[in-house]
Amino acid sequence: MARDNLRLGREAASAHAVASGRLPSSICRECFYIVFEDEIHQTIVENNLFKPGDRVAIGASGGKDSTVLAYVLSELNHRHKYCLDLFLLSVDEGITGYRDDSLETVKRNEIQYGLPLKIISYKDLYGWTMDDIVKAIGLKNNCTFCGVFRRQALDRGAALLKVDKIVTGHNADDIAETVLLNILRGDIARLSRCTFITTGEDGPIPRCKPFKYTYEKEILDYFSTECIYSPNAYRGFAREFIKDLERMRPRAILDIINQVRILGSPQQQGCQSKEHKLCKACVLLDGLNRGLPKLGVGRTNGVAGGDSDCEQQAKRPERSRSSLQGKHGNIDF
Ligand SMILES: Nc1ncnc2c1ncn2[C@@H]1O[C@H](COP(=O)(O)OP(=O)(O)OP(=O)(O)O)[C@@H](O)[C@H]1O
Repeated sequence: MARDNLRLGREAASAHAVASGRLPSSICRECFYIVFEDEIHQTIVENNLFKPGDRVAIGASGGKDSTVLAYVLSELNHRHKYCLDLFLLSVDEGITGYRDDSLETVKRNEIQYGLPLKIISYKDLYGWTMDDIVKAIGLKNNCTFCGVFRRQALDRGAALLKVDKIVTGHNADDIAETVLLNILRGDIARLSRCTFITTGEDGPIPRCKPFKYTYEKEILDYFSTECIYSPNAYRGFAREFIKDLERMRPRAILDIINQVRILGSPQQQGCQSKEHKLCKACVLLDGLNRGLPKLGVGRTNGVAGGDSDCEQQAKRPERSRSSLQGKHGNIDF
């Protein structure tokens, strides 16, 4: 089937799903699965996401997107002989009643899909759980800590697994939301890179998003798991707006992504602690440990941008020590 037909099929399915909440009668469930999996395969092939022998960590949150990603990727790996070594990598942020539940899903996926699972926790890495952080900072800015720490935790978990790539379940709706957020925030550097299917190629472990062109509606096997600490996250407004646009014109989501043209090469800033520039995770952790949890929330001058690890990161031996060591809604990878 030609790619255009696949896309037409998807859009008909998506439009109908939006209107009725069900698959259209013109496409049966079996065909929808085939179309869906073929689309992901084509995205992987056309964008050269992997090469044979790659070790790949699937960022597994236990949510619908990463669960579907783990399943589809392990299926395609067998079917099309990608020759990948796949792993599930989960970050336990320490959110009682949310992440502990979703980690149970990941543990089931480990058995169902036969993929080795590595769980890495904020408590072990930073000495703080998100429950502790929310007690210290309140609900308003906690997503900043969660997003920055999670990004770094995924990198550190991936380094322990010695993988070549991290894949995440970010879908087209997520990316369109991020585009709008970056426009609203006037963040040109992030705007120019947030639609890349692969990021961090100049860093130690690149990340890619095989669901870049996949609408959230298409990701069938889903769970209802909003993070309990992010009900007011700014991203929620962009999400609602995108849902309104989608109701009027399903393709609006992909159009938003495609509108972004590179506005100059983004500066990939890493943590340059030798030059006294610290990564965002280190600045946030320092603030927590010094009893100044709001330090580093918002834009920070002299901060290396949170895109990479800081050499000084290490587990904090005691909370009172004043030394430098070491979004939810969604993380902008
Ligand atoms: N705690 C986590 N551990 C590992 N990977 C994560 C974690 N949280 C998010 N990710 C990765 O980032 C992607 C996008 O994050 P997002 O916050 O949208 O996830 P989610 O809504 O919790 O779950 P999902 O996207 O899987 O439905 C996820 O699909 C997953 O690949």
